[in-house]
Amino acid sequence: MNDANETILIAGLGLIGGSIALSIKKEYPHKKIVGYDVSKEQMVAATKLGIIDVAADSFMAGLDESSMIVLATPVQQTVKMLSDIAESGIKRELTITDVGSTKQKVVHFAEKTLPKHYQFIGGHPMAGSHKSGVIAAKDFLFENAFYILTPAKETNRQAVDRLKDLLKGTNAHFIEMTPEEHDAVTSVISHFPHIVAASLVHQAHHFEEQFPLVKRFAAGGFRDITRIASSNPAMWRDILLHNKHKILDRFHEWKKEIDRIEAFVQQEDAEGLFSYFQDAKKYRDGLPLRKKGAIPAFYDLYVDVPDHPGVISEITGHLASENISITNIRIIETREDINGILRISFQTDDDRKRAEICIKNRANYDTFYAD
Ligand SMILES: NC(=O)C1=CN([C@@H]2O[C@H](COP(=O)(O)OP(=O)(O)OC[C@H]3O[C@@H](n4cnc5c(N)ncnc54)[C@H](O)[C@@H]3O)[C@@H](O)[C@H]2O)C=CC1
Ligand SMILES: O=C(O)C(=O)Cc1ccc(O)cc1
Repeated sequence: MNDANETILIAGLGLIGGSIALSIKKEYPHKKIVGYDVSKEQMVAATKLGIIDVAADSFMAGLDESSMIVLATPVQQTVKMLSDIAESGIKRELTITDVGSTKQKVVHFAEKTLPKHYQFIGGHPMAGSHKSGVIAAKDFLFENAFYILTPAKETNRQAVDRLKDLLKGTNAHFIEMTPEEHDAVTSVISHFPHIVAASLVHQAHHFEEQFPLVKRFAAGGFRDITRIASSNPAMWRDILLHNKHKILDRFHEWKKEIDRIEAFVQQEDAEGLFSYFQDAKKYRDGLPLRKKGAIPAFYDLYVDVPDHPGVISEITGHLASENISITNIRIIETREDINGILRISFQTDDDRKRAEICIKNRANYDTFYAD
């Protein structure tokens, strides 16, 4: 259905723009990918890594030669680019999509400003990480993740199908929603948790003035729950500005939630506290695994290992002997006399499964997943 030789412009060559480019190239090697980014550094890196075929001199120059446009910048910039596209005067049909984490403002702006011969489909791949920049791009980033599409009111079906076809190499599960539904759901499972993570980091930072050891002890659970606070601040600033009303609702509900557990602590209500944690555990344990489409950020394997210095090289040696690549390895808990926990991250679930078997067979250490 897609024209094999068409030209696609990707504007914003970061983690997501780069990953989209790679997944298109994987499926359609003959399509030409033109890239544009305000950062020369990102454009040079994207060209050197072969993520784009050619770097455009300007957004307009890239637009001039493309029929399909992917906007992959922070969402405030996405709106500005839509405005540039609306004023471009290009007469032929253009299909435009974005990858932003918010949808209402973007889609409504597109509906209001774009001429009728341009087709706009809002998009949001529900996968990523706290890393930014094209260097972190991966062709499998969106594998098995949900990819939400929010077509504009007058977008035709052919354009939606054309886009899904173009993005086939993502191996994501496409799901259509209204922009309103999208922004409500993401406010609770993504935007608000980000605020909580950042606020916990601030709390620890303030505490450090009084207890300098805080930093050294901030490991394990604290690092896990605050990982996303290491994301790109410009991206998150824009998300909060775009989804203000839904996020304000979440603040309101969350303050009530915090008051509820604070009261259990205040009243030393053992039963209340137990049920609070038990109910949360039950709901959390019942969440679908990433395979079925929850946000797949990492494929981590935890290994119970004896706490001695040679253990990392022992494990990496076993994995290397079976050609299993790892992206990260770290001891996340070590105390004398007890086992440490080694966290090994992999690029794919398949690598993680192979590693699990390899470690069991060759080293006989216990392994587990924490997702
Ligand atoms: N990071 C994540 O996990 C996810 C991010 N998103 C969304 O994807 C979009 C991009 O995010 P990332 O790739 O993570 O960020 P990133 O920081 O890795 O890349 C964004 C790129 O946009 C460029 N840029 C900024 N303004 C520009 C402009 N006016 N013209 C051209 N380029 C411009 C930046 O120089 C940067 O290279 C955001 O809208 C974000 O909300 C969606 C899903 C997941
Ligand atoms: O790193 C993570 O776990 C994420 O949640 C990444 C992410 C960030 C923004 C999105 O809109 C979607 C996914």
